[in-house]
Amino acid sequence: MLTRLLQHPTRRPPEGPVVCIVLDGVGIGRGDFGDAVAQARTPTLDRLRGLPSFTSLLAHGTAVGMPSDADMGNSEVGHNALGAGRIVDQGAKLVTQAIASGAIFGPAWRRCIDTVKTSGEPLHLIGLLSDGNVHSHIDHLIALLERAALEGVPKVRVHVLLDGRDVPARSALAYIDRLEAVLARLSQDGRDYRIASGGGRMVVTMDRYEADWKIVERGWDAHVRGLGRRFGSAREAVETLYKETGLDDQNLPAFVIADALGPVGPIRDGAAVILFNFRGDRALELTRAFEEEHFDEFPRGPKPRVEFAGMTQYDGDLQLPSHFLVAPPAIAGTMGELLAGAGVTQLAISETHKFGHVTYFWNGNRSEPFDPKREKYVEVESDGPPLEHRPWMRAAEITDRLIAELDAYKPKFVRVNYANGDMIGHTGDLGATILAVEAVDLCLGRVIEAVRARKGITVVTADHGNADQMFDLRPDGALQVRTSHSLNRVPLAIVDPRAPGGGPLLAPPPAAGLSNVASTCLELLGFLPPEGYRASLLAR
Ligand SMILES: O=C(O)[C@H](O)COP(=O)(O)O
Ligand SMILES: [Mn+2]
Ligand SMILES: [Mn+2]
Repeated sequence: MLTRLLQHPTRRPPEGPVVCIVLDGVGIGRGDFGDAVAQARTPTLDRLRGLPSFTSLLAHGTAVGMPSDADMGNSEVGHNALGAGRIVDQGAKLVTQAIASGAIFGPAWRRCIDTVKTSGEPLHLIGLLSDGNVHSHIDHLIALLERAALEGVPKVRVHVLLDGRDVPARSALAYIDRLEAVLARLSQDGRDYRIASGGGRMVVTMDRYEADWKIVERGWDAHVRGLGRRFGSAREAVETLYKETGLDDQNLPAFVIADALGPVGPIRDGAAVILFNFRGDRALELTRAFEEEHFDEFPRGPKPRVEFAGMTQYDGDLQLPSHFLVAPPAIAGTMGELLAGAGVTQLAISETHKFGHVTYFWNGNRSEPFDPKREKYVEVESDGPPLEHRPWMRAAEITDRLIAELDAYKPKFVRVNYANGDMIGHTGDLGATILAVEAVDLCLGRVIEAVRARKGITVVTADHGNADQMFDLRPDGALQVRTSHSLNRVPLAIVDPRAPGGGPLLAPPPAAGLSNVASTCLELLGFLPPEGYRASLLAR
């Protein structure tokens, strides 16, 4: 693996910057009524489709390091592939492999087991309960439960975050039933394994990029302190909350499971806690709440002294958490690192919801710049929920700032993420998602024009689909709102006013995907595609 970029013998970089625009969640759908991208009025995207430099890229499954081609893409694996220029085995795959080999039950697992065997306190497992395979997988949870039983752990408490965002909007009860059956089977020979608390992932525990610490506080109160509305079972909680609130899984309020003696699973001194999510963005804040001695993001109450482990290490720079079950994907030599080494100035910009995507995920799950003197990271503060009431989100402000920075900071390489197609797509609201795509298209046109005026090149792509498929066809023929990502390909277009036809000719290798974008950008910047990187999309 090269650690230094080499000049390309023939490619001349533009006078201005190369700007890579990620339209989060804007894939290429079937063009039907549930395809919000096709339904939207998108003069800019329409123009891009006519360029010689337009193609489509794979953004899901094995093309982005997921276990199989039945797996959707997501922001983590998509931005990892974009930034690393290679296909890296991702958390979903690494954890499954570590379970098969037994490597997952290494030193961090031992510490947890030894802790609870000594103290008599429960082993607590916290995480997203689904088979979405974006942040977690229920099979991983069950493997941990089976092993705990095998090792004679007497008490386990599971704290379940309800999904409905990477899986159907109201699917929580199916996962709860499956988990309860496992817990009942394992609760024999004196063992006592139960669900202790939970809530919808968008309002309980799984905040990211410090958008709203209240979300984590609600989780802390329910999981750790046993504070919150009490129910006899998770099924009863979900059924009642469906009826009372009309909300779907991702937004259901927190709940605590209690019996005649009170909450069944507050987390106390001497316990062990495993956060079984493998993806870091929405796991880091809870990790900090458990690990940091000095902490003032919310009042924790007395912090229990526990043995804490993550499914993996979520941040390689911050080394969070300090103990983890599975080694994270090793992603070195990302294009950001190589450009920093070559002294090329870089700007990364997005709004809060996607800020870490163009910094942390782009850099291989590292939060810090490689060279702060030549990298500028700009976060535009996001609006609060409900986002479907503001589908334009902060696209205009991001665009204003980006254009201002082209003149003020004068970066040679820019990466920007527009969150709208994805964040509004996840709400399942078709009308709002059409508006979201239109807002992005408007801003896309502004950026392309600003870059053209500064003699630069724009590369437009997306990290995975979402807005392009707003419905699923159920087996009974009925339509069901789809809140999760799609498995569709994503667009790739390059606008280079120097090229006849407005963009360079492409020669995409077979099965071209997101991992081919880094070499493409580097080549446009006048560098050779680095050794080990996947090929550039440009024709010779
Ligand atoms: O975390 C989320 O919001 C979803 O699980 C996946 O969306 P993202 O991968 O686009 O962030
Ligand atoms: Mn995304
Ligand atoms: Mn998403």
